[in-house]
Amino acid sequence: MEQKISFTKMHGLGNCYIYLDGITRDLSSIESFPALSHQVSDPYKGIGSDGLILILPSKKADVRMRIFNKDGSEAMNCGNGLRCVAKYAYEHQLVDSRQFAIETLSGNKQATVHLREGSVEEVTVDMGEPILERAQIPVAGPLGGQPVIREQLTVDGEDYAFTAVSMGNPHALFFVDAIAEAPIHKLGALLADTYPLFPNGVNVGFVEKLSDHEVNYRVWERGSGITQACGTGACASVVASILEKRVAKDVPVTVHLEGGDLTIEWQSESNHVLMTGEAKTICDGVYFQR
Ligand SMILES: N[C@@H](CCC[C@H](N)C(=O)O)C(=O)O
Repeated sequence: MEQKISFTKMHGLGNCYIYLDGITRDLSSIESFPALSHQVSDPYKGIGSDGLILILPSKKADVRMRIFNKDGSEAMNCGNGLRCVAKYAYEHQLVDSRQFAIETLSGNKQATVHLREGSVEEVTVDMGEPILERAQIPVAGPLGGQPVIREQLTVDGEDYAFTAVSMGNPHALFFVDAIAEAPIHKLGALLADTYPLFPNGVNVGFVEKLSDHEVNYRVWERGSGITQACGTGACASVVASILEKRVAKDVPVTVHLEGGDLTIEWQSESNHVLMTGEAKTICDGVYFQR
């Protein structure tokens, strides 16, 4: 049977998702969110997106976010999604102040919206503490609380080194001399979803340092493939740059992604990572699910 589902399409730096408002609408007739994510993400037979995001009531925070990748897998966190959920919640009066908390599977995140002429232009999200212990990221290997910094990996006779960081979701970061030459197709396709070293899969990121406060970053996302941007990945790229002593803590770093820029700062006092960047609405619509 056909059912009509109201949605809003939003993006942060080109990382676009279909957003369903489960606060003012009843989503109980939707049988499977993983299946719906797969359907709507299809650019030909669906709407075209990197996945599906639900905006839901929360008992622990002001609103709750759930994120499904293109392949239907549910992720614990999504940086670009958090900024868009914050914009949507503020502009639809689901919250009554410019600062509020969003519940995710990786804990509550504090969002602050920045306004221009009454609408939300940018959002800062306190992404919390990065997770650096190997077993918690998780990366397979020796047990213990050691961080994974410049660990060697040999693929098809070629040697690489990666640093692993979780921002609630796992990221492997490879530093390259020139971002245009990053082996994103080769390593992304191989490592993201089924490589035993990363038991929960991993978002595969490439970082080029440009200066002490500027990096280029590209990503192959677990469950979605290459996207124009990844907010948690941008945070992880700066954390990895600091762990590898390429940039300093307490310095705002501009991360250039394919779809635009984010400002990321890892603060020593709180040990929290702050992310600031745009959130945009593309359109509202009605999807006919068959
Ligand atoms: N694009 C997102 C991350 C989405 C989830 C990711 N693919 C995963 O499976 O961990 C972001 O902006 O952080």
